[in-house]
Amino acid sequence: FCPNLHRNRLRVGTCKWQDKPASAKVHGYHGITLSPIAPTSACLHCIQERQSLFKPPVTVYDKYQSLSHRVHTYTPLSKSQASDQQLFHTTKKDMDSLVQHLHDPNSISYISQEAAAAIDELLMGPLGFSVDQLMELAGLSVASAIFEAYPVQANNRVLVICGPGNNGGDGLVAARHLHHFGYSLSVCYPKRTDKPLYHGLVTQLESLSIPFLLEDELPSILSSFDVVVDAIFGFSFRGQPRPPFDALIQKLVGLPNVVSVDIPSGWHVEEGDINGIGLHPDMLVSLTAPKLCARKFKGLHHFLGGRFVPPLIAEKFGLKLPPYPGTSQCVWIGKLPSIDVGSLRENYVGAVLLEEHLNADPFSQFKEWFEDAVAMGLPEPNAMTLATANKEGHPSARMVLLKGYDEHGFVWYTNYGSRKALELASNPWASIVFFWERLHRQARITGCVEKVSSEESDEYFHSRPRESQIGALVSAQSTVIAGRHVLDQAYEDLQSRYADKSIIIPRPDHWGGFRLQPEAFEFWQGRESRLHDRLTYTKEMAVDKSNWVIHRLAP
Ligand SMILES: NC(=O)C1=CN([C@@H]2O[C@H](COP(=O)(O)OP(=O)(O)OC[C@H]3O[C@@H](n4cnc5c(N)ncnc54)[C@H](OP(=O)(O)O)[C@@H]3O)[C@@H](O)[C@H]2O)[C@@H](O)CC1
Ligand SMILES: [K+]
Repeated sequence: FCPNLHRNRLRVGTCKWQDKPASAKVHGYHGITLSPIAPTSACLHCIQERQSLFKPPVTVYDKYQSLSHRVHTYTPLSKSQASDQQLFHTTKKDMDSLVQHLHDPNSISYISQEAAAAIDELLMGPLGFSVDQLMELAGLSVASAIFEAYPVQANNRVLVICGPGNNGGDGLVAARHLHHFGYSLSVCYPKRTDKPLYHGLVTQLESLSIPFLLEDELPSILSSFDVVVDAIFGFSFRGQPRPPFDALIQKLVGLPNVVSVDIPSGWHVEEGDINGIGLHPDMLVSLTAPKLCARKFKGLHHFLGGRFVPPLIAEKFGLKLPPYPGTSQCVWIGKLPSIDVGSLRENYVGAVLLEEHLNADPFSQFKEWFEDAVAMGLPEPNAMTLATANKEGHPSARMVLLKGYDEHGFVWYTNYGSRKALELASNPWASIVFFWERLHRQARITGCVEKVSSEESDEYFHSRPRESQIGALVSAQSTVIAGRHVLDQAYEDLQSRYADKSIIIPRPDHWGGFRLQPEAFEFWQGRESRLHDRLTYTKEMAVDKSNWVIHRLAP
């Protein structure tokens, strides 16, 4: 489950390697633990699809490789999916440590104001760093963390408020990176620092046509921003905020989606919001190591950034910090959220389905949508729910894979002794549903089902991998068996019987295809405020029964 709380659809199923159901938990943005360790292909697909949310790298332990020190990712199911993989190698030690930190935030060090200043001095003295170098990395961390927590499509307008010191400098750098990440930026920088580094940062932003707003303009327009970055004060802040920042900070109190850089501005660096009327941001990006006040942070997202701490500093200050996964510039160190299933909801925005967009022929319409799903690289676009019912009308549903479609119908293959096949034998009516989640689309098709010809089944059976052919022979689908060993033994026996690859494995009589011949289609396009587009094709009411009639249904 993702801290965003609305992206919870992690599919789980039966573990491929162990005879137990697989459960999957997503911890924050960075850690995904799958239990047992080897996930199903369904889990993998889902994770793969959600990578943009989970901050690459997504590392999945492979049962066979987790014993070695270096673990790695999974093999995607198709080459086209492989091309957009962003998977990195992470050591098992790092991954375990990351997961431990997510379970126990107290295992991370929180540092005092004095330690923060001392680390700063060490870095920029004997350790050879320059301030602009560290600021660049800090600002990049902030921008990366915002990109994860507030995706650019839904949170485009960002305001960065910069203070007079280096915290403000981090804000200027973050603004530049956020601009390049696709956000629309505005900056407010009321008390500019007269140093070449800051002049340079301002010039860079001006050259990107990023507007600089006056602090007097802010109050009336603050609510027009999706995200407001508080880069006013960092670890050198002392006392009470002086003008103009005192009023400015008060304007941010209660505003949604405030992201504080290093410290919520106005907070005591060690004690937090001592007056009780201060800023309570939704997100905090601690830099180098969280300051003591970060223990009081209650917002949704806590990230650590500033990936430059050399071991010498970590040892000298006894810092316990989580590892950064892969090439990441930030790491999520928030507390695991509790999950309120009732609050999980997706807002469907984007496409529109109007009558004039539809093909007159529903098969062509299906083809168009199916090709969109393939072009989007959706995992298993051909996965569909198949609902059948027995002759008493008791329903059952399961996922199956579409293996062909044309104007004659929709084809899948299965065991003719399975529950669905037995139900279809007594009641040939069935319904199939495709859910292409990223497109916010569903296609529902209802009709009568019949078996495909044995020639068609033969042809498909022999196109399958040899292992799957043997699997079809082994499994008396939907019957009760004494244990996994029954299948393993039968599989082994058949493997040796067909070890000679020149022997053609005969298709068993109990295995073959079904074709659903549609009587009705519904194309569903998710829309805002649950006012979805639903357009149906039916034949019953057509004067000429060969024509399809289109109706719009209320959502
Ligand atoms: N190695 C690291 O850790 C790295 C640290 N980095 C970043 O640097 C930050 C620390 O920067 P910093 O030292 O420049 O101090 P910062 O907090 O920005 O503010 C100082 C300014 O605020 C002012 N000011 C103070 N109190 C005030 C008040 N009550 N009311 C009004 N003004 C007040 C003060 O003015 P003064 O009091 O001196 O007149 C001065 O102008 C750190 O948090 C992190 O973000 C990264 O860039 C890279 C790596
Ligand atoms: K700040």
